[in-house]
Amino acid sequence: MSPSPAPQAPPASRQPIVLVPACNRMIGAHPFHVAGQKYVDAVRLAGALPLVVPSATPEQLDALLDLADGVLLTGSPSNVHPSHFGETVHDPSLPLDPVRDDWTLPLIPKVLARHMPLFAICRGFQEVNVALGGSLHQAVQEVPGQHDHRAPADASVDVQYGPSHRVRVTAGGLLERLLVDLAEGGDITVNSVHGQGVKRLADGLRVEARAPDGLIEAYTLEDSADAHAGFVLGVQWHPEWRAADNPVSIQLLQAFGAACQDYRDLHRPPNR
Ligand SMILES: N[C@@H](CCC(=O)NCCCC(=O)O)C(=O)O
Repeated sequence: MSPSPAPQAPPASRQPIVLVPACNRMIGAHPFHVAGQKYVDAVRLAGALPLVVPSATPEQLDALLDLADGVLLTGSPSNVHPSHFGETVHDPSLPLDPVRDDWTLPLIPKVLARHMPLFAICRGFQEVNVALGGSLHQAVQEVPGQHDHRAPADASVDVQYGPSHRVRVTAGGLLERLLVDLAEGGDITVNSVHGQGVKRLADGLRVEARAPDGLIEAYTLEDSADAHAGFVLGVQWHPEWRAADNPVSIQLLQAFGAACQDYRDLHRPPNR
């Protein structure tokens, strides 16, 4: 029997489009919109076309989402402004990005209302929790009983983004389903590059993984499986880091890409 042909990548005109909201940073004296290349590359690895979006007004959100088949929220050195969960800034030396907050926080409920696939990484993971009414620890390492989840400041980037700790995947959840054969004894090993973390999980989110100190490391939306083409996932770690070399990252990105493709096929007729 002849081997079955390898699956063909769809032509670019049929590839799903994934919005990647940019961060805002000064480069010299000038403000720039920036998106880390590793996130853009991860969208490509998922089989989708990345579309980095600088910012938007509330009136523009629906028009932007009309273009999209998925959203990837990136990590960032900046923190979500704590006023969005009723607190004042704990450490004024840490960066904020109010321009990003101002449009991604209202964007997130709209993405979910459209049942659009959403992959939220690190800051993005924290952002979704806040957008849905949850709160954050502003300094996880200062909370009694919690570990320090920050990367060592003086280490090389390979060490900073290298394997850090194990997380226990929730039995019977989305992650367990996506990571068939990859979670050894229910655990995977992840990197860890964050000072903040989920304090109160927003209503409607369900824990998908925890660190050994109990910190929430992944969530999905309750009852999301069918409505969201099977993919609403937030992770506190960085699957985009050297994603092509990491079987867990590949599996997550392929599942995200497949969900975006399903969304596209369902919502966009062939000639659009
Ligand atoms: N600032 C928040 C979020 C941490 C985060 O997203 N880190 C990523 C750093 C840059 C990158 O790799 O894109 C926190 O400290 O918790």
